[in-house]
Amino acid sequence: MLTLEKLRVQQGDFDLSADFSLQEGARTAVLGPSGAGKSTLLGMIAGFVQTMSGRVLFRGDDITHATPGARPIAMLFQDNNLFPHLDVTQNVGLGVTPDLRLSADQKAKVFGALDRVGLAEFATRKPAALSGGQQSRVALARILVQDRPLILLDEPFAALGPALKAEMLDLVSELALENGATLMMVSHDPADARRITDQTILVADGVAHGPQPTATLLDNPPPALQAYLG
Ligand SMILES: Nc1ncnc2c1ncn2[C@@H]1O[C@H](COP(=O)(O)OP(=O)(O)OP(=O)(O)O)[C@@H](O)[C@H]1O
Repeated sequence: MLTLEKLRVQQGDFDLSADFSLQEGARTAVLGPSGAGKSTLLGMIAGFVQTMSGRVLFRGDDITHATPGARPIAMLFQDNNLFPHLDVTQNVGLGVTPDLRLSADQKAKVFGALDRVGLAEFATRKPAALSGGQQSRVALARILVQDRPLILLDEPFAALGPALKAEMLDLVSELALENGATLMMVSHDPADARRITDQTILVADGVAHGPQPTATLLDNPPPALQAYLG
């Protein structure tokens, strides 16, 4: 279980609080108006954003002050964070160890992940020689080799066309299910939330609200969400 206990952050005149838990294995969308604090919420959990008060607990351990790398978290951002001078295998290998000195077992793990995302034959290509969807798959393979129980996605597929985005969402969903990982995904598209999540956190008016069933929330949106959905 991931618990955000009276967690609060302040950045200039922006204030956000969160006080809820997520069950392990849950798939959760994070929706809300632009600037409401969705990325900030993920940053608080991942340790990139300094919190002012409250605690973050995972499986009962207090990780509030742990460095990002020491948290049980793998995070995927919109731009995929691939290194242009490294090939596909190396980009994925970075998820195993930053110095890229991989043991035979670790190399096998990297190739296993590439195979799982359908990129085995692209192992020696540089990112520039891949399509947008293939680049997203590389980034996903890197998430896979990290073996973290909590996967945070910050609009990772926003730049892809609708069909490819749907395909990538389904792949993420399958991978999370296979690994028993807990998934949190920021999106601007309610259809993404409906497609792969069971529950949704609404971030609005300075509060990240506790999760509610995605369909219930989207079928009967509260005013803040209604205004945003239009
Ligand atoms: N380092 C910072 N210092 C001060 N304010 C910041 C900082 N980073 C973000 N903010 C502010 O915090 C608020 C929340 O930003 P955040 O990026 O979390 O929103 P969001 O809901 O993810 O937005 P979007 O949907 O547009 O990506 C915004 O008002 C933003 O301007």
